Amino acid sequence: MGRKVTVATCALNQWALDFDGNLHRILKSIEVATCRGARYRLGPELDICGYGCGDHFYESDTLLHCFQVLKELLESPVTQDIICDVGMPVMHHNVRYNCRVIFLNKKILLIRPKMLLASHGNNREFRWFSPWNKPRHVEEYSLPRMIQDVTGQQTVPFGDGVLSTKDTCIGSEICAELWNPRSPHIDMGLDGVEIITNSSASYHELRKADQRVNLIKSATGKSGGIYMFANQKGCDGDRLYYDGCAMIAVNGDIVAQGAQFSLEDVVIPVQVSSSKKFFFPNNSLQESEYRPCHRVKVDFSLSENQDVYFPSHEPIEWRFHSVEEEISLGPACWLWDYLRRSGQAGFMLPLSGGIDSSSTACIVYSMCDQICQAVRNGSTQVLQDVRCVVGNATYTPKDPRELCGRLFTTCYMASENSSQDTCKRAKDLAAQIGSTHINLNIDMAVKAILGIFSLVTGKLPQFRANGGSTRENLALQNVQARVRMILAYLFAQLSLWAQGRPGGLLVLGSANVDESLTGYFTKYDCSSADINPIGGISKTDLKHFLQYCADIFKLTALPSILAAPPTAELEPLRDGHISQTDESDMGMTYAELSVIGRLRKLSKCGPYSMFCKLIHIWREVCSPIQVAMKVKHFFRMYSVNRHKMTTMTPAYHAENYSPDDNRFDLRPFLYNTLWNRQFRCIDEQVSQMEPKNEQHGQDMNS
Ligand SMILES: Nc1ncnc2c1ncn2[C@@H]1O[C@H](COP(=O)(O)OP(=O)(O)OC[C@H]2O[C@@H]([n+]3cccc(C(=O)O)c3)[C@H](O)[C@@H]2O)[C@@H](O)[C@H]1O
Ligand SMILES: Nc1ncnc2c1ncn2[C@@H]1O[C@H](COP(=O)(O)OP(=O)(O)OP(=O)(O)O)[C@@H](O)[C@H]1O
Ligand SMILES: NC(=O)CC[C@H](N)C(=O)O
Repeated sequence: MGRKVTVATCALNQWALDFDGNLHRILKSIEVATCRGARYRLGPELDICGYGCGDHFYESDTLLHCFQVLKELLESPVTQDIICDVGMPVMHHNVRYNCRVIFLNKKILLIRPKMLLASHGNNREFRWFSPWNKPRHVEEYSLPRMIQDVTGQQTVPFGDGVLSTKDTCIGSEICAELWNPRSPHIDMGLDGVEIITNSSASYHELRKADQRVNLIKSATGKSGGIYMFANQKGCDGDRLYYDGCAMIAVNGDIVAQGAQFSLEDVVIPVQVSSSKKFFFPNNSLQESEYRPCHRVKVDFSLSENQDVYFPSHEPIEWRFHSVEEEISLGPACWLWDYLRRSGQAGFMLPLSGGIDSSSTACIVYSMCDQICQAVRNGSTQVLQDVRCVVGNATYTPKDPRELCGRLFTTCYMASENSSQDTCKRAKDLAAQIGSTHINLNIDMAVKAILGIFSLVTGKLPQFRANGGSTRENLALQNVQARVRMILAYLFAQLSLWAQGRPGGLLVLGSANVDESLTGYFTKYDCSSADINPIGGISKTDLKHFLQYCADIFKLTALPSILAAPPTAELEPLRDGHISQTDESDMGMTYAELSVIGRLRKLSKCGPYSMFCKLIHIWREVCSPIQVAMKVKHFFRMYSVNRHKMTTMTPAYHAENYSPDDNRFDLRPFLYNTLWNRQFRCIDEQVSQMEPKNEQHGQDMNS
């Protein structure tokens, strides 16, 4: 049995380039770790500057300010007698690396550059950093003078080394290195490294947490030892939400779990007093395979001489959130970070009474609920932030509905095509969540705009229902939709002014991932907002989410919103009822779109291979010719409308099949929409298959 070590990891709400704020959070985490008896504190990836600095990593100022913060950390009394592991970019021989800087008592022990960079999904590390390509190799790094003055060291070890303390051996792994088939922890484990640390900036995606937990369990499940995971948390200035989950695993079991979603800036859940166990001593290796790690000797212990009274931590079962909980918590935490950091006074939402805008409204309500809970649990920082946002230094939120009334304005904007049903649904939901609700009519503005058009051209367009062409019909829809956007921004700017209150509101959008994919929305209508919490979430998941909100928050307005067919209500009503539904307009169901969206992005399908896959997936409900029609229709719509993605509102990244242009889904926006060769291949395939197939049913709800 080995000695019991006490180590701490954390999740920090770092913010790109907020050097002072980041320093404050790092110091706080070290202080708490020390108070709990920890001798090693691990922080998230690039925690000094924040992970999401983007092209600011090119700037020499970023490196300079990182060293300034490092100097303050080294000098601080808080960092004494604990090994501190922080992250920052470091330039070595004129090459920029993403590094861990590990120090103890004013001496830098090791700078460990990242060896396997992240270039998947939203990650673009190769743009700013080079990987350290010299496994087991350590060089001398010359410290800048301001650091030499504090440490008295001229050079320090830089490279793929590990720390050898008096009682154990610690090695670093940096975020993506864990996700790589050649993870460094494998060789380190075989060489007797007992504690592996992982500093991460790992962002939230629905259903991703279990992947992370499995990787961490397996990292120590095979060779034994301790695995510490630190992560950034919160919105650090972009569409991503880093979702904490700081944890420690021992010998394949999780022994400590930190929150995945929380409004706290510093989450230090985890410390562990545990003895480690080894399954594979290095003498089980072939001599020729054995490549010892470069060990940096450290005259320090992570354990006490007398540890018999320290309890060992027992394995715990990881509690995963359901997808509905993830939607309720992740985007809500992101909105809160965005709101308090933007200096605005709240949110404004055009609420149509449909599923999408109601989902956005429920996420804001969930945010208010979390704020009240955090304040109830004694969070002084959340209390301070909420007082600042509402502009009242003595305010204490207790009831989410009451808080919602202060932070959140919703607005139903009726036109002559709106039904009483949607108006009532919006009103009921607003009343139940407590938002400040406005009901207005846009017909006056629509008529005025059309009046200008007809004055100039002498023509007045008509709806299809009144004999107009498709062009007229679309233009008349789009005018209504765009007028709503203009009014949303006007009310966001001035509705607090009209009430004699300070500040402005951020406009929230609610286009979902499926609509974005097909372009079934008007460019520059209410889909053009400041931010959108649901832009990365599919309609199918949103429906489940609303059902969850109905149950959890007892919002009785939601079942009727869920039961109504999604509609734009931009064409004239027939006998007071809707004449237009999204699914018939789009020519496919939301369920079909979810399948197609995954195939396009995740399975990397062009039209032909999508057809080849779908004839199997939908074989029970569609003939090959029907599949061909659906696939062609989708690609036509997608390519005609892809230009709309270039101006999409920044949305919370939630799905790995997000069509978010520029960042996540890099594709052209001017296509040849005929897809000649692609569709010809499909047609040839169909003609070979069709005679062999019987007629199939029309309905396709796979
Ligand atoms: N290749 C290209 N590159 C860059 N821009 C291009 C372009 N082609 C057209 N454009 C521009 O885009 C415009 C066309 O886009 P846009 O104005 O949006 O118009 P458009 O896509 O023609 O119509 C909007 C669509 O969204 C539907 N809609 C509207 C409102 C609400 C809802 C709902 O879901 O409730 C649905 C509506 O039924 C219709 O199918 C053109 O007038 C042109 O300005
Ligand atoms: N009558 C309305 N009042 C207020 N806002 C509206 C109204 N109609 C549409 N909007 C806004 O415009 C957005 C796009 O309108 P659209 O009709 O496409 O709705 P949608 O994307 O199907 O969403 P929803 O499910 O919320 O109706 C809505 O999400 C909503 O924010
Ligand atoms: N920062 C990184 O290296 C990210 C790596 C990994 N794909 C993750 O999301 O956790």
